[in-house]
Amino acid sequence: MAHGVGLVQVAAVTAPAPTLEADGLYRFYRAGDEETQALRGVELTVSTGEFVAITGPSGSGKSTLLACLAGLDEPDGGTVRVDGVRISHRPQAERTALRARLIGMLFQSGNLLEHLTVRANIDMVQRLAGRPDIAWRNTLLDGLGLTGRGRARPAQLSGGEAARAGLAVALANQPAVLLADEPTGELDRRTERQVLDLLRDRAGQGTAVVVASHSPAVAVAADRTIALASGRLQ
Ligand SMILES: Nc1ncnc2c1ncn2[C@@H]1O[C@H](COP(=O)(O)OP(=O)(O)OP(=O)(O)O)[C@@H](O)[C@H]1O
Repeated sequence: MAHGVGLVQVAAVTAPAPTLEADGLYRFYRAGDEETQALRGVELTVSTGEFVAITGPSGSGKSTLLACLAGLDEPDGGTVRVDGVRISHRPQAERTALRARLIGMLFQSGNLLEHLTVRANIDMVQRLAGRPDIAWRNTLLDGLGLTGRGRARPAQLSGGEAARAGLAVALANQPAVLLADEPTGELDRRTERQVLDLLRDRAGQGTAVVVASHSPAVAVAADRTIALASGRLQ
């Protein structure tokens, strides 16, 4: 009996829990007689601490997949779970609340509200998540080399600072899952390297990181790369 319990404990330690699970995702767009099958039965499991890159040609479904994983969009079929909680097939308000609590989103641009300081951008995300945490905000600013830039507005930041501030906002709610869509598309090589190091570091701290990108550097930085073509995993 005691031996059995021990085995269960060992299994729990050696097999990381799936933080993000997409089961049989379908998404169709219809316009008149035209139908685009953007996702066709995508299965994806990402474990705690894993960094997964999603590659694929333009139009292969990367952004649609990320939007469904984030609960920004509803799949026509299939289920998305984050930390064991189903986020798909719920009213939009519930999806928004779950996203605020469980998920960080990082885009190529647009992560920062222009009229708010960097600090206020972070505070707003924390408030939406119901987790105000000044200590974590300061840890993020320090860790991302933004000490002293917290009172700046986005227009006052350099490109690299803005990229790091966008990441600070994406991590403000200490998300179980970080989803990024072409986060380094507009960055120079050095800043891209910096952002990828930070994403790797985040995965090392236990976040499941999923990045859709055309950049070979993202695939190199990831633990695992999956390729989409015409809405299917290859
Ligand atoms: N809102 C929409 N209405 C109709 N069709 C759409 C919509 N959004 C995406 N599509 C179509 O769905 C398919 C997948 O698009 P998606 O944006 O997910 O691809 P992607 O791999 O992210 O492309 P890119 O690398 O160019 O950003 C494409 O054929 C696209 O034209």
